[in-house]
Amino acid sequence: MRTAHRVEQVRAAEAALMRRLPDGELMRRAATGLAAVCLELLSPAGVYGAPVVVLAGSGDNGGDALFAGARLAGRGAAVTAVLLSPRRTHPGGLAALRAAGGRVLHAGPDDADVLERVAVPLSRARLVLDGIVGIGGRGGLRPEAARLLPLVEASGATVVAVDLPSGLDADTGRVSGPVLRAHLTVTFGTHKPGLLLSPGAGVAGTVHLVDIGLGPELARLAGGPDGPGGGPALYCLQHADVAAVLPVPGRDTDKYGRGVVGLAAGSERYPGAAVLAVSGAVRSGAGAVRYAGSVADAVLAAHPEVLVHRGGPREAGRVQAWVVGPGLGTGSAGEEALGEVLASDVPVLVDADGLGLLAARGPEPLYRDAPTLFTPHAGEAARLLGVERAAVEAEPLAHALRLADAYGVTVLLKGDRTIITEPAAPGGAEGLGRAQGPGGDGAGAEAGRGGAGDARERRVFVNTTGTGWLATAGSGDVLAGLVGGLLAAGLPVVEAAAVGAYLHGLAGRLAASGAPTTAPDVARALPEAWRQVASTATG
Ligand SMILES: NC(=O)C1=CN([C@@H]2O[C@H](COP(=O)(O)OP(=O)(O)OC[C@H]3O[C@@H](n4cnc5c(N)ncnc54)[C@H](O)[C@@H]3O)[C@@H](O)[C@H]2O)[C@@H](O)CC1
Ligand SMILES: Nc1ncnc2c1ncn2[C@@H]1O[C@H](COP(=O)(O)OP(=O)(O)O)[C@@H](O)[C@H]1O
Ligand SMILES: [K+]
Repeated sequence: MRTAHRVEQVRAAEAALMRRLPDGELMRRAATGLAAVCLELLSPAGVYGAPVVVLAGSGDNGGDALFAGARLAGRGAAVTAVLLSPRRTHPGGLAALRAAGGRVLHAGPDDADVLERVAVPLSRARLVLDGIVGIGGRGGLRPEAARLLPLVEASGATVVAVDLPSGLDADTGRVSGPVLRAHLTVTFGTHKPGLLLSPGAGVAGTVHLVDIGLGPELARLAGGPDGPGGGPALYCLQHADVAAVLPVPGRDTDKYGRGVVGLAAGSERYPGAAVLAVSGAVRSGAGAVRYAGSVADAVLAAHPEVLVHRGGPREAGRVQAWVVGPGLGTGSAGEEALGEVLASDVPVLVDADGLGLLAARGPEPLYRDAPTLFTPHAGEAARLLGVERAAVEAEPLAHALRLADAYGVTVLLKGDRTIITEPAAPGGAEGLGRAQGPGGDGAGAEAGRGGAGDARERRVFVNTTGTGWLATAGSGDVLAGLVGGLLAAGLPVVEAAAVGAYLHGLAGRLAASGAPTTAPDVARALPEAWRQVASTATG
């Protein structure tokens, strides 16, 4: 499991660790890891004489970059440091760089002809280290740093962000002004949420984590009564985590024991959505799929194994979870089907037109005893919250949390980095918190009145397996069926959502393999995605 922590958690862990270590030890570890990555990047074309530019701001982020630059200079690279606040540069880092033979240019707000001076080293650079600002940054980059961005971009150099791309908000991934786009980010101690979430992930490039010994401190803080506390701000599943929870039938399992998932989907106008949702459900690990609705013939033609009912969900027979919404239509038939499904006592996944129908009613908690999961894309989330789509895209995590609180549901917010979040725990930070588990939807609605946006006591997952090729019509329907089937198979709601997003993203990659793909192909690739994941558990 990869995890990410908020800045206040990182600071508290660093402070605790620093009390036990010699002065400067943490920065030494960070700079050593950073320099090792840079040397690897430079090695193929040779380190000796390689032109490198270090952009150094006024804080410890600049210190990391300067110490790493000193190591590169010590290996023969031609390093130029560009100081954005010459009077406030990290003294130890600057001294080390000078001692190793690095060149220094001043580029502060009061320095004249800065652009002319830095233009030549930047145009020659093979590697640029961005040590302008790290977790101490606020807002987009300041003008004295922002004016260098066009030169860096024009240089064609590989840009390595130190800890995080300068100008990116570490906690949210928000980009609120100029930001230096990186090919690679070398981050220290733990991932920062902004590196994994959109839109930040899009400017961070590949993220490389350097272990500086923070792990045990972060774990101690998570369990302790003082400081920012709480577990990781974000969890990011890996193959082994998914393999550990995939439902596997035992010797005595029958099809009903594996779970039956019901789908209330499709309409004369959108029969394909029902077929696609079913195509995900039949490959989800559930033992059987029931379909209730008006396009049973289309479903049967594509999937003869499905149990169909040509009426409403209430009369369709027993299921362990319902999916409602894909292609359902927003007329009275859709409204009725949604009402029947929500009145059931099993977990319910609401997607597409089901969400449209709920958005029309406005935000209000869904008081259900069983868990409810919403699977909106940004546009649907915006309608459910009554905000602009752009606002959701700029800060998806905050909006996923708001949505979970406003409706008292678990949320899977689709996008290039899909977010899954539980509703707030009852009583906010002091409440039962994560131990509450995924079943507390109704209680979450209570907490939502107080603590919107407080992610401390609930698990939030981000999925990184996707690919832009998944942005193809109907791929969301496949996901809905898949996650519904995982719910029916007995996975807790937040796990079903996170595991479903993981397999769906991987299937998207396998189906696309670098070329356009279709929703049916994504569904067909699900078994291979499952096999690849499962093989990590069996060796
Ligand atoms: N605290 C620690 O123990 C460690 C910190 N490390 C490094 O230290 C960094 C944090 O250092 P600091 O707390 O000094 O903070 P930063 O170096 O991230 O930034 C603070 C400085 O940047 C300036 N600044 C803030 N916003 C800006 C903006 N929008 N545009 C331009 N300049 C801006 C501020 O005036 C301030 O002087 C981490 O990101 C990491 O790189 C690592 O060395 C590991 C150990
Ligand atoms: N740029 C992207 N990178 C990765 N995944 C994406 C991207 N864009 C969309 N997706 C994924 O594709 C799916 C699209 O779902 P959705 O928007 O509901 O489409 P539809 O309504 O056509 O089924 C979601 O799983 C989403 O996370
Ligand atoms: K940086």
